[in-house]
Amino acid sequence: MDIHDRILALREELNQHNYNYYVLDRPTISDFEFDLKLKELQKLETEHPEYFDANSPTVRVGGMVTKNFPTVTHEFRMYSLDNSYSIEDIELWIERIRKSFENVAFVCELKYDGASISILYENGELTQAVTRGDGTAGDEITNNIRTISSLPLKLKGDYPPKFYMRGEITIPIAQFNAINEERKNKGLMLYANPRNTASGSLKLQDSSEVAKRGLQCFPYAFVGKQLNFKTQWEMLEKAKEFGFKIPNTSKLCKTLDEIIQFIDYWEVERKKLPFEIDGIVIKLNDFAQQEELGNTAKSPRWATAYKFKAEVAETKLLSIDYQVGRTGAVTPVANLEPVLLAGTVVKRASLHNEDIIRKLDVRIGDMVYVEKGGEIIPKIIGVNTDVRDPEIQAITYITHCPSCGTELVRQAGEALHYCPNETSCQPQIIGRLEHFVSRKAMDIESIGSETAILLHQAGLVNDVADFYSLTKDQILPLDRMADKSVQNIIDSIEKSKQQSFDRLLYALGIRHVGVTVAKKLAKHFKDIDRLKLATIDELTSVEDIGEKIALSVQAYFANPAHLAMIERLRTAGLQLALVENQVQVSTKLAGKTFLFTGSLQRFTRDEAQEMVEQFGGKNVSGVSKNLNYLVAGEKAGSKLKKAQDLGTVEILTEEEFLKMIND
Ligand SMILES: NC(=O)c1ccc[n+]([C@@H]2O[C@H](COP(=O)([O-])OP(=O)(O)OC[C@H]3O[C@@H](n4cnc5c(N)ncnc54)[C@H](O)[C@@H]3O)[C@@H](O)[C@H]2O)c1
Ligand SMILES: [Zn+2]
Repeated sequence: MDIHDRILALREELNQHNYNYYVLDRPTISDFEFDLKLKELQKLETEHPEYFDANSPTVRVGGMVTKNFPTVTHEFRMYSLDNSYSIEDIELWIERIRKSFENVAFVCELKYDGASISILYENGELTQAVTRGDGTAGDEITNNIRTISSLPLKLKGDYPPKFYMRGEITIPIAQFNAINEERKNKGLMLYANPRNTASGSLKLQDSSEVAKRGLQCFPYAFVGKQLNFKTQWEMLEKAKEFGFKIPNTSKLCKTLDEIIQFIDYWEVERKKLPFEIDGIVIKLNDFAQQEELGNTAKSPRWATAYKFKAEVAETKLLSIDYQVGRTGAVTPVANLEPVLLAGTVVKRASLHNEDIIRKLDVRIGDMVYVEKGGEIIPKIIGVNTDVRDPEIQAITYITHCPSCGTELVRQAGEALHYCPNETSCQPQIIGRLEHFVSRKAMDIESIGSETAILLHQAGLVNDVADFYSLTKDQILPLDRMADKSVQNIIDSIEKSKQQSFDRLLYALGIRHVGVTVAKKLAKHFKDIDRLKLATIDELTSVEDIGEKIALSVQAYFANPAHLAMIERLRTAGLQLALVENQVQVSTKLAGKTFLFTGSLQRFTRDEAQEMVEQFGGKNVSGVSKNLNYLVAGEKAGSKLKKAQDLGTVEILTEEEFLKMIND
C-alpha cells in the first residue's frame, strides 16, 4: 500500500474507533491497540508533512458533540493529553522541559479513567456543566452533573468570582459491577468497562437515572481570567478549601527519580483503588512556565501522561477445543494454563476462526499474550516467539467434525466451518433441543440444558417432536428424577402446546430465522402449510426477508425429515397456524411504525416490539421516511442521529412510549 493510502486508511479507521469510543461508549479494540495505530499515523504524518490534514485524529481532540443536549462553546478550549507507555519517553520529555527552564518542579497526579467535564462556578455557585465534546464545544449536561453528591453546588472560602473547574467523571468499580450484575439478570448487554459506563451515564436523558449511577468527580484544574493561583500545587490545595473532594494522592516532585517512584508505586497500588486509573499525569507546576510553553492543537506542551498498559497476561496455550453449535458452526476455543488477569482467573480464550489462528500463527505449547480488550471475553493477542520451542508445529485446522467425524464445509465468503451432518451429529441435536426449550422459543421452564441432554442420552428424545410423546414412566427411572420434577416436566411440555405459531417457528431453529423474522413469516403466511410452499419471490416480498433467509427457509422445508417431524408436532396439537386476534388487543397504534434503539431500561426489545404489535402498530428495522417513532434508550447512537437528521421522525423516551399506549 502506498504511504498516502495508508495514512488515509489509518485516519478513517481511527475516526471510526473514536466514534465507537466517545459516542457509542462501546470500543471494539483496546486502548493500547488504538494508541499504537495513532502513533503509527503520527509518525507517517511527521515524515510526510505534504499529507497534513487539520482534521486528522492526530491533530483533533477525539470526542464529539452528540447534539442530544444543547451545544455549548467552551470559553476556554479543552485539550487532551499527550501520552506514552514508555518511561524513556517521559525522561525525554522532562529533559526537554529542563532545557527551557532552570528551575522546575512537577506535580504528579493520578490519571482518572472517566470522561472530562468543565463545570462553571459563578459567585460560588455551580451554574453550568459541559462535556469536552470536540474540545471546542460540548454537550450541556448541567442537570446530570448536579446529581453527583460529592460535587459542591455552593463553594466555601475565598473562591474566584468566575471560573471553570475541569475534572474527570468516573464510576466506582463496585458500582460498575453492581450495574452489570443487574443488567445480566435482566438479560441486557453488559457494559465494557467503568470508563465507558461513566461516559454513557452522563448522556442519559433522565437525571434521576443518572443519580442512581453513583458517579464521582475528580477536579484537576481551574481555568479562568486572573485566578491568582501561581502553581498547580497551590491550586489543588485551594480547591480543597473551596469544598472540592480532591484525593490526597498527588505529589510534588523535583527529580526524575521521584517521578519514576510515583509511577512504579501506582502501577501496583492502583489495583487497590476503588476507582480505575489508566495512568499518571505529570504537569509542570509553575503556571507562568506553563503559559510560556503553551499548547499544540490537541494537547498542552506542559503536561504528559504515562499510561499503564491494559493488563496482559502471558500463559501457555494447552490445547484447542472445537465447539459445534446447533447450526453445525464450528468455533475454536483456546484452553490456557490458568492465569490471573485483571482480577479474574482466565482459563479459556476465544480464537474465533481459522483465519485468526493463521494470522496470529499461534501454536499448541506457545506462550501467548491474553488481554481483556473492549469485549468481556478475553482474547489471545499475540505469541511470545522468543521462547517458542523450535520443534512445535503450526496448527492444522480440523477438517472433520470433532464430534461425528463428518468432513467440514466452509462456504465462500464465510469465516466459519460447518459440520453438514445435521441428523446425527450429537452437539447439533442437543443444541437444537436446548434451543427449542429456551425462553424465547417454547419456554419449557422445567427442561434446562442438563435435562435435555439427559433425555437425549437416555434415547428418549432425538428431535423436538419427541418431547411430546414422553411419558412419566419413561422419565422416572432417570438419574436425579423425582415424582414431582417429572410431573413438572410433563406439565410444562403440555403447556408449551399453547405457544403461538411464531414462537414455534423460531423454536424450530431454521438457520437465520431469529425471533423477529419468525414473527414476520408467521404474520405474512399465517400457517405452516402456506409457508412450506412459499417460493423465493413470495418469501422475499415480506419486509426484511432477503434472499439468504428465503433460501434457508426453503431448504428447511425441502427436507423430508423436517416435514415428517412437523406432522408429528401437528398430531401432538401444537400451534402450526396463527390464531387470529391472538396478539392484537387494540388498534391504538394502527398505521404507525416504530423502531427501538439504544439499551432499554423499562422493557426488553422483544417486549417492546410485542407491545407495538398488540396495539396494532408495526415494527420496522431501519430509520427511513417510513418510520414514525424512534424510541431511544440509553446510548442510542447512529440510528438516533439519523432520525434527528431526517427531521420527520418523532423521538420518544421509553416513558413517553409507555404513556402513549397506556393513555
Ligand atoms: N479503544 C478505542 O477504540 C479508543 C478510541 C478512542 C480513544 N481511546 C483512548 O482514549 C485516549 C484518548 O482519549 P482522550 O483524548 O480523552 O485522552 P486521555 O484520556 O488519554 O487523556 C486526556 C484526558 O485525561 C483526563 N484526565 C484524567 N486525570 C487527569 C488529571 N489528573 N489531569 C488532567 N487530565 C486528566 C482528562 O479528562 C483529559 O481530557 C487514547 O489515547 C486511547 O487510549 C480508545
Ligand atoms: Zn458433526
